Amino acid sequence: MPKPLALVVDDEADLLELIRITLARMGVDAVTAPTLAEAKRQLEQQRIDLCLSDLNLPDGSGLDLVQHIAAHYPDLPIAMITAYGSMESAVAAMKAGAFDFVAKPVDLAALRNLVEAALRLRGRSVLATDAGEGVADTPLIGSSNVMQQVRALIAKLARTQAPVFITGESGTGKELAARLIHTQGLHRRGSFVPVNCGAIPPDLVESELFGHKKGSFTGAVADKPGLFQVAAGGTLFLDEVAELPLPAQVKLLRAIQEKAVRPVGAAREISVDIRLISASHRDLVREVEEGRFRQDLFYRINVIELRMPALREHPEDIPELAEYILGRLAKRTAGRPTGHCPKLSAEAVAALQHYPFPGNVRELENILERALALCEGDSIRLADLYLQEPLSSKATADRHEIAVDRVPVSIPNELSLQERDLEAAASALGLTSLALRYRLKRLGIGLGR
Ligand SMILES: Nc1ncnc2c1ncn2[C@@H]1O[C@H](COP(=O)(O)OP(=O)(O)OP(=O)(O)O)[C@@H](O)[C@H]1O
Repeated sequence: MPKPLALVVDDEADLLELIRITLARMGVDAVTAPTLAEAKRQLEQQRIDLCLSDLNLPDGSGLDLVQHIAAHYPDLPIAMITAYGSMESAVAAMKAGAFDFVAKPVDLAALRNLVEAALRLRGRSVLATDAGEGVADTPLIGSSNVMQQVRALIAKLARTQAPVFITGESGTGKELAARLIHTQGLHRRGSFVPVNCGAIPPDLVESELFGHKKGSFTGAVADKPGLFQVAAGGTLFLDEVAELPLPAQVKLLRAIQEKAVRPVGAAREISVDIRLISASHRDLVREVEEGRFRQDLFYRINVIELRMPALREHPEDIPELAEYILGRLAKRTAGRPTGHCPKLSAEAVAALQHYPFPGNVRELENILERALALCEGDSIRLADLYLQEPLSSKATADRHEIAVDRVPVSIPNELSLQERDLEAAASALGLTSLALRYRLKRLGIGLGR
């Protein structure tokens, strides 16, 4: 099999040579072009597997080349070589379709990671017709236009390395979407490492993300790799990224820009190749305006935004989602013959389609799980759903309230919480007891008085 062939477009002879040698060591041949015009000629003449281009070329911009390749060679990955500090152009190039960038002075480890990822991408485009490629465990259900658009964008995002920021209310499937980008993408052979940024104590964020050396602080009894290292070669999913304290945001920005991390107490940085996906249910633009989130970091993580719609925006998907969820739950339920799954009555389906679902698909899962436990016979009736009107849409949009759905109290009336326990449970969940009481009521759980 012939070696992969790269086209390197730059007018600096020294840099061209350095890249050529690095590629040769990786078993990749390279042809070079000092200008945009020459690059286009080379592309016509041979089958190129990967293109690396400077942003500033004597006869035009590297962005023109990105657009030319997107139009004529849509399967060809192109990465940009950017001047130090010109992150904005790197971001613009990725928005235009470049799959990644490497900053000057070129770090060879970062360059090697990038080339490996590009070649995997190339390999994948050859394999794309293989049955079963890119199939994730849990599919994203929904035939509505909006869900079809989400699926199409996920497939597109899987083919780039650009950092993706997923927005959407709690329970809309942000993590599921991130997993799909991972399983369909270049880093799918690596691990998918989800991190709930809000759950890490502020003083441990740095060591959790970047690792630490033994003895670097009290309690650091051994060297410990950070989540960036754990995710190397795979995808790091920073959920609730808006909850990161400002000092950690500075470090994260540096890690993204340098594609390298420095463990706490370590003398040197380690280069890491990860796909970064982040998410938040908060409005990050507002967080930036109010000084809680760094604008430069926002700009870096939000190269491409994927918005997960609230369930009430696509109620037409509710019957399909409900059927899928019931099927999955029925399989898990002991004692139920496999393949046997109660169906929702027409009245129950209609009620679900009119329910506002402040907790989105996760809430639908909870409602159905409870209904499945309560229903008798083959049909889930309206009464089995225990749907209640939310107090107010604002209060129910609070994620903490939704988080209560995860408390193991899904069967109503089995649990009788005393007032004291209620206080303790509420404080453990970071809720007011009023909010917890409200959620329990909505779940139909008695408070024992
Ligand atoms: N379109 C969908 N099809 C099938 N399952 C879905 C869909 N959307 C969400 N789910 C399911 O709903 C549950 C909640 O999804 P997920 O955890 O991805 O939401 P999230 O937006 O990350 O929530 P949070 O912000 O609270 O972390 C999961 O069990 C997920 O599999």
